[in-house]
Amino acid sequence: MSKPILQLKDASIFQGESLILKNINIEINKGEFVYLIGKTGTGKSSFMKTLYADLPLKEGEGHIVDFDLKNLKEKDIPYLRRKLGVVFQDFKLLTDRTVNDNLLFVLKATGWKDRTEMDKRVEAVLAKVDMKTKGFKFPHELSGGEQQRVAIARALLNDPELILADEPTGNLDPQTSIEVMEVLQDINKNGNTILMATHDYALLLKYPSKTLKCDENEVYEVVQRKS
Ligand SMILES: Nc1ncnc2c1ncn2[C@@H]1O[C@H](COP(=O)(O)OP(=O)(O)OP(=O)(O)O)[C@@H](O)[C@H]1O
Repeated sequence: MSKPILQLKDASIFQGESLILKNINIEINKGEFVYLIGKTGTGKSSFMKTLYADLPLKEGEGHIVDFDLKNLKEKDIPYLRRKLGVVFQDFKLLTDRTVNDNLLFVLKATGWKDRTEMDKRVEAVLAKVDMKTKGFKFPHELSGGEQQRVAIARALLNDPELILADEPTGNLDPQTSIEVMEVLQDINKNGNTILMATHDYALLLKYPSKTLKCDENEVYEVVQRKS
């Protein structure tokens, strides 16, 4: 079997001196769609931040897309993030430029040089999220759901080995949440591995999948009962 894309062993996560999660032992394999659930304040965002190295892993072992989180050097962080696609609740698009320019900005920042290749890549990722005709628009000219699609397209630019989505539907109404979820499901069916933090139980019921839960300072896999 191939190596897991993410593996944490006896890991603990801290915010400053406060212990947020302890004894984490989990694995995510290529092609999986995994939810991370838990009440507000139980540590979902702290967990995600540790994975994209916004928080250091101080205790235990962590391996993600071939990087060792425990021994990660500051200079390695951009290379780790290139192998991850990160999607946030508040989209985080640059408001002063168009969708196309948002995506080109990321490609340039990650070392792409050939303009024709860059334009092709932008078109390809926008097509994946059904936004091919909206590249000329500014973020404020798009609905929340459309902005999140662009953010997902941005996450796909460098063909990431793992997509980390932290409450990607948190700012969206129920119908738009389902539409964005459909996009994530399609991307997963095409081979991308996804870890998605959410507290939207309606989505879990509609799209059941492997689920990790943060509760009382621990993270464990929960088994969904078939109703
Ligand atoms: N920058 C920070 N400094 C200190 N403590 C923090 C920081 N960020 C979060 N915390 C604390 O860490 C704990 C977990 O927060 P976290 O944001 O990871 O939870 P969450 O499950 O993602 O919550 P939510 O669903 O509300 O986003 C909380 O007690 C929070 O107060």
